[in-house]
Amino acid sequence: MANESTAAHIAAEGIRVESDTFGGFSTRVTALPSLEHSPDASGGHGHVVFVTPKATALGAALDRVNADALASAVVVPLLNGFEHMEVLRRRFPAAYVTGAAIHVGAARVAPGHIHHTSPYTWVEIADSDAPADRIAELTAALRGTGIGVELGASEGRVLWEKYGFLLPTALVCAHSGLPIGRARVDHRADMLSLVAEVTAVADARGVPLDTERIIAMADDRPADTKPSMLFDRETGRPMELDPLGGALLRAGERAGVDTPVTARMVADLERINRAATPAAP
Ligand SMILES: NC(=O)C1=CN([C@@H]2O[C@H](COP(=O)(O)OP(=O)(O)OC[C@H]3O[C@@H](n4cnc5c(N)ncnc54)[C@H](OP(=O)(O)O)[C@@H]3O)[C@@H](O)[C@H]2O)C=CC1
Ligand SMILES: CC(C)(CO)C(=O)C(=O)O
Repeated sequence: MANESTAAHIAAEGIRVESDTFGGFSTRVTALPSLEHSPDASGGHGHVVFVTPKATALGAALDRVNADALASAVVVPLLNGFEHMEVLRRRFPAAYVTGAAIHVGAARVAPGHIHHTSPYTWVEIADSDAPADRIAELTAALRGTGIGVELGASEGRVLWEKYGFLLPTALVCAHSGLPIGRARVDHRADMLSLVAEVTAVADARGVPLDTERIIAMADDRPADTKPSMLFDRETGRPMELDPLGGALLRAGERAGVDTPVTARMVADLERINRAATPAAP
């Protein structure tokens, strides 16, 4: 599923991938701009649906899918953040919406053309009420392609462990305009404050995070790692500021936890976002 022009491009040319890990290849796939009916006789019941737009485009992307066509599909969102889970559950009440997080660096450089930039690629799939045999089938299919899969943690843990690492690194890199290797040294105080804020909010929500582990993850990432938020800033695309940063401000306010460094960085980046992506007339 893709928007009209990308779906037409992929249907004609396939998807092109360049990756140090997986090599360079093109693959032909069916691509459609909308899904009205189940694509096969299963009535949607056997399907797995990965949800992968930016959070800023989630509503528009979901409008392309008739919920009846998904029926009891297993829906696996790979977005960063946590607020999308409720949106998906409301849209697809009969589906098994399953918490997940992906650890990868990848950039869509043109329609249907992906650069996979990280030496790592793994997915965490949270415990859910999805039938175990369908999750086992999905896990085997992913592992069969060389993508790592981790299972067995709660939804809150899977989403917040990724988010607890992602938000501080994304904000500090996008704010400074630097990849992680420089940002974690030159802007360390901000990064540590952001980690403290996100872990305090997670704690208040009953998902204690290991602060030292998050900092170690940020320190271990290859120095040239660019969070997708930095890539978006560099290419003048809308950054996921409200779905990632705004979400922490909302959750912090509800939990009575102060998040001043997140608030400052989100406000600065919102000004940059508005200048780079002026609202449509
Ligand atoms: N990039 C990364 O390394 C990582 C990203 N993430 C998370 O994954 C999510 C996706 O990010 P990312 O892959 O970087 O985003 P991209 O912008 O690279 O890709 C999003 C895709 O969604 C498509 N899309 C946008 N709007 C619509 C729409 N209305 N209908 C159908 N398709 C649409 C875009 O189509 P088109 O090609 O036509 O523009 C594009 O191919 C985000 O939540 C991000 O935080 C998580 C881990 C790593
Ligand atoms: C930081 C990174 C590249 C790590 O996987 C990421 O998840 C993102 O930018 O969305």
